[in-house]
Amino acid sequence: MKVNQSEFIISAVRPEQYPDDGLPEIALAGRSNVGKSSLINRLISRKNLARTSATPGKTQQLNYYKINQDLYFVDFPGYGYAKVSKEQRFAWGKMMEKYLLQRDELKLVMQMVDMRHEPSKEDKMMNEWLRHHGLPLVVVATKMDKIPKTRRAKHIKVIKEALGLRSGDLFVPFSSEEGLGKEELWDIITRHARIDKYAPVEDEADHETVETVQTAEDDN
Ligand SMILES: Nc1nc2c(ncn2[C@@H]2O[C@H](COP(=O)(O)OP(=O)(O)OP(=O)(O)O)[C@@H](O)[C@H]2O)c(=O)[nH]1
Repeated sequence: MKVNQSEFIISAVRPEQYPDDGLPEIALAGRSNVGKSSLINRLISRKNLARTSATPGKTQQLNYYKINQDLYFVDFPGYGYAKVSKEQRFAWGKMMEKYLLQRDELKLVMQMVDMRHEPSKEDKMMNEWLRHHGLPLVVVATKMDKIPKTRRAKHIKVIKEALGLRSGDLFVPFSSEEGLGKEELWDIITRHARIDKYAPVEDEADHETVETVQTAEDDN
């Protein structure tokens, strides 16, 4: 898909703050530090629209990014971050659950796992939960560039087996560093969001970023 406009919309801490224009939403879920922000930036050919950091657990709200006038990426708080209190984790769990089960605009969940490691207990639980509820799902294995080419097939097999994925299940190996998997993932996203504008994603030079941002804090 050709992305010519991307805009950070809001860090939503309450459902009333979710956009109400009815555009399709694509959620990103995964452990802290798995590479969600980096994947968004790579998909839209931007260096830093979505905030990346070496400090895990930074994303604590539902971060909405509007892509063209076509869809939203909704970046979830990373799960499995030890320094978050139990109460906080519970509250976020509830908010995520409500969003995932009740949000009509949600068209696809991208569950991200780190290709270097066997999926964690939480990855497995999340995957089971998403499938149990019949949510449209693609598993994205990130940081592929960190695995030597000769060992990638083995890592993919381990992940698929650990999650119990079958041949028809959507699975995309990805590298934000090198752009591997980008076209395949866009294809899946546009199909689920029912966007028909297929075209190669352009370089950053072509891209307009809207600077005006609104945060949850602005609202308070
Ligand atoms: N080599 C390599 N590094 C990556 C890749 N994706 C992410 N990283 C690095 O992994 C770290 C975490 O990436 P983020 O994109 O901030 O991860 P996140 O999932 O948004 O993290 P939280 O905000 O904590 O949930 C950063 O140092 C990234 O540069 C990748 O595909 N390849």
